[in-house]
Amino acid sequence: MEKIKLNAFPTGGLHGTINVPGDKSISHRALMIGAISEGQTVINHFLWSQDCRSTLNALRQLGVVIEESATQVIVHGVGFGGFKAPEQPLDMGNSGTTTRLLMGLLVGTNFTSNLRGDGSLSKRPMNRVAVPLSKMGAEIETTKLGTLPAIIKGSKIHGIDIRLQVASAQVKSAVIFAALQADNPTTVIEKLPTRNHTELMLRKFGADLTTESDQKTINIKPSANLRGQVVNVPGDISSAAFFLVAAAIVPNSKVLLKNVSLNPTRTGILKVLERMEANFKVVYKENTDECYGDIEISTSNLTSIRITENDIPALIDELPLVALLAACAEGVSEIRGAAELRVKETDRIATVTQELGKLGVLITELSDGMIIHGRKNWKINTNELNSHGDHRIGMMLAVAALRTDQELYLNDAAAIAVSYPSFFADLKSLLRRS
Ligand SMILES: O=C(O)C1=C[C@@H](OP(=O)(O)O)[C@@H](O)[C@H](O)C1
Ligand SMILES: C=C(OP(=O)(O)O)C(=O)O
Repeated sequence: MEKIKLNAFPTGGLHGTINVPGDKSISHRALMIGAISEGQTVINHFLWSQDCRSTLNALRQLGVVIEESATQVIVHGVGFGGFKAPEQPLDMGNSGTTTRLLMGLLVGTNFTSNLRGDGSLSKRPMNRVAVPLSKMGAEIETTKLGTLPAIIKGSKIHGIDIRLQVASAQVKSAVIFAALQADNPTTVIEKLPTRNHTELMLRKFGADLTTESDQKTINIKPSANLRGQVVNVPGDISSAAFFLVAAAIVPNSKVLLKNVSLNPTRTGILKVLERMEANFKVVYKENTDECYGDIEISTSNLTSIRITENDIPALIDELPLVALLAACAEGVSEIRGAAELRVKETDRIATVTQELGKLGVLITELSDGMIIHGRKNWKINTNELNSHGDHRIGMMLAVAALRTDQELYLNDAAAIAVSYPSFFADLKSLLRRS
């Protein structure tokens, strides 16, 4: 329960350049897809964070040899059918992505796996994956509540046509991973298009997978012969977003964020910043796999915004930050259609409302979102904030603290290492006192 003092208002603003750490979603997928391929997969700019460590350790327990250095990871693929039965339960830590994607890989093995997670992960819904996978012949046993721990008994997987009930890239990816091991083709239809890193990467590794023009329908043929590749992981826009917002809301700021993923299924935060009239520009770089580029942003006079269900998947992890932007904007903003926030590391509607409320932000909780009243100055009624063990809430609060001149502390700050271990060092490098 580490408690730290947060940086208050930097009188000279935020200035400088950040080379944003690797994308978490892409790092997880590069490990897993590398593992089920033949030959070596070299991952450059891998994200060394607790969540990605959970995936790496689980794959090692399944018999995959993975070499690591500060800048590179090399996965020695074992191909489909190459996993070994783990001797101990697989520890998913805090990571929903590790759990749900790995379920899709494990359902087609010839052994039984046990999955467990930390206190937060053990409250999160796993039926959303277990139910569609069961329709494909998978044998998954969760608790009565549909949560971890889970037992997965490897079985024969059948291809099916399936319409998903939740807009979730994790559920879609699990079904795609199972479909690769099936005896006939699968078609997945999403509720709304979600991040497509799994599809892009699988195609690169040689899978027979097509996405239809609606961006929601994916056809997957069983593909046992994936080949290892070099994966260059771009910077994570979900991590860059903390500095995008910090520079927009702190006076006298100008920040350059380098090599950030600009995959259109992830850039909802940029659309929000544009709609709120923020000052920023994006320079796209040449690429062959995932889009990426640089973003320069400076202090902005923000207008209010209305976010609806269709906006959500492309900025799901940035919604706590959108609430903060709204708290600094002119007028009343609304976030709706975001009930998925309730099943993240914390109930992010409740934790955002509670913590921004402590800073004097006028914010009302809705069943599926929030109403936020923008204000120039907040009336702070505490000096202790709490991440509630949720990395994104912790970082959002550290950015919010920059708008105040009071001494504020963050409880449970260690959670930030789940996705961004060097967050405070990077933030500190930008702060200027005049
Ligand atoms: O597929 C992924 O890598 C992720 C998908 C999202 O979850 P859902 O698919 O459950 O919305 C996101 O919140 C999570 O941080 C990472
Ligand atoms: C929800 C998140 O991750 P996961 O679902 O992988 O735990 C996140 O990183 O905000």
